[in-house]
Amino acid sequence: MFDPVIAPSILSADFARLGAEVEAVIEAGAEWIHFDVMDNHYVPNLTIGPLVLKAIRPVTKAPIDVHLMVKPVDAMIEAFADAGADLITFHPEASEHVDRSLDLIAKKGCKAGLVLNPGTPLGVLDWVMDRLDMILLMSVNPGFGGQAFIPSVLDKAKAVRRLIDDSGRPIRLEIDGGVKVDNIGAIAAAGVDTFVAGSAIYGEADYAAVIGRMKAEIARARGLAV
Ligand SMILES: O=C(CO)[C@H](O)[C@H](O)COP(=O)(O)O
Repeated sequence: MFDPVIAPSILSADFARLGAEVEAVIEAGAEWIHFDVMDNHYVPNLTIGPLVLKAIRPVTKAPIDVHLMVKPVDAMIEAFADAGADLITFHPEASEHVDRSLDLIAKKGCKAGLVLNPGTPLGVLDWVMDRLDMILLMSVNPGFGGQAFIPSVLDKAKAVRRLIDDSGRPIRLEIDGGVKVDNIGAIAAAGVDTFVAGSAIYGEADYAAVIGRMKAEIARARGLAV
């Protein structure tokens, strides 16, 4: 199992001060930045593009985890890789050719992942496990921050953890949507190692305090002293 990563979603940051908001969560103990890209086509919302990634890239050395909620995906893979993404994930149903899109991410020098919505079956992972660096489970329907965690995703996470362990491959398991201090321990116990949280972090005045509480809950779930 990988060391845990907290990846604040900048969807809930103050966009008027985006660079400072990125710096602040990394200084507060987060390991990655999660960058949500929505196109008002694949999902019913419109957010930020490669120009914004390029602008914040110099602000931090932390890995930037780009979650593409766009259709089609391939042109955006190229644009976000060129703008400085470290990891790029996309939804299989948004790509005409999943294997080709994964290959494109790898060729651009980024880590690659697939995103499964709450209703997406695990069969989409068949035949591509060897191409994946990460599997992202959505624990809300994609499109908006601040939604409630869907509890059935805990069983799904356990099933994906078994698939990853059986594959013997170094694949991270990430979760996104409704992650809070009071459910992150159960999520970690289900086998998740990478935790996206937007409103739970950016909605608090003290980022270090909330990230510290999340890390303590993860450590407790992993049976480590806190
Ligand atoms: O991808 C997303 C929505 O599509 C967001 O990353 C996610 O919902 C995080 O926000 P919150 O932690 O507030 O639920």
